Amino acid sequence: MSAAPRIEDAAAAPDADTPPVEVRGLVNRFGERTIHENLDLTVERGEILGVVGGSGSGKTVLLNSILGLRQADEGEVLLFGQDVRGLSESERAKLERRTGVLFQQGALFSSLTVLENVGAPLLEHTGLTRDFVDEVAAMKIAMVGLGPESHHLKPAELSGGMRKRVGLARALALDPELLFLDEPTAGLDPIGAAAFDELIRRLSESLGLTLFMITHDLDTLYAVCDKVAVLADRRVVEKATVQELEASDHPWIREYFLGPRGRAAAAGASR
Ligand SMILES: Nc1ncnc2c1ncn2[C@@H]1O[C@H](COP(=O)(O)OP(=O)(O)OP(=O)(O)O)[C@@H](O)[C@H]1O
Repeated sequence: MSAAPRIEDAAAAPDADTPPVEVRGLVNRFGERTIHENLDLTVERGEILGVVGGSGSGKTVLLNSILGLRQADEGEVLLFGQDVRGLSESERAKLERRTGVLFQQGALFSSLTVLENVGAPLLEHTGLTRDFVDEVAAMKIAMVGLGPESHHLKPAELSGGMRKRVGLARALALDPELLFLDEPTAGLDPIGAAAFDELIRRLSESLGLTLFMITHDLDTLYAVCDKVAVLADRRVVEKATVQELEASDHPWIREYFLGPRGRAAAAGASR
């Protein structure tokens, strides 16, 4: 598949040396509880990064800090080299156009059709006419493997896998360079999850995307991710390939990758 034409190249002006995401010295606390302590993480351009960690290790809080949905207690988050705090409205809007997010439940508008859901960011961020918005939205829907018969369905009429695909099409609507995925395969059966993994891998390659993906799915880590960042002990304890992590002596990483599910995923990946 060839890359889709960009809506506005000027807003995207890629700076090859600047990592799309840099988190430095991040601290997040809730009352007496410290969730992150001096957490550092860099996502390189074009990288597909999986983010794993035990339940409650702070993956969602990290994502929200990066997206500016939560104000960290200390530290800084740079997106494309820009500190996300203190941006003007127009700078923030520009940054939003360079990023897409697929939330865990898809976060679709229940009263809008598939076509309208995917077109919503285009209507909000561009001056395109309704007809052109529909045309671009239809193209994005085709990119995620759904046909025109889906255009006029409402979210309640879709399967879980279709909802994820529509959420992905919407996240791609503005031709982002950087995509955040929160548990993309959660709730899908193994065949649906494998198909979604394949879709993510194919799209990221053809569109040259950088991906930050929270996941519990070991198969996804093996099938899709270039590197995996492990959240434990309130920080990123390792960022490495799955093969390197298999050799780690960190107790949580050993348990995760060398436990029965980890071994099964590794065996599946090498078949
Ligand atoms: N608004 C909040 N107020 C108080 N505590 C919070 C709040 N949001 C998150 N926490 C706490 O911060 C910790 C990290 O939560 P987070 O949702 O980031 O974990 P997670 O790694 O995404 O977990 P899971 O894999 O179960 O989704 C948890 O202990 C959670 O209870």
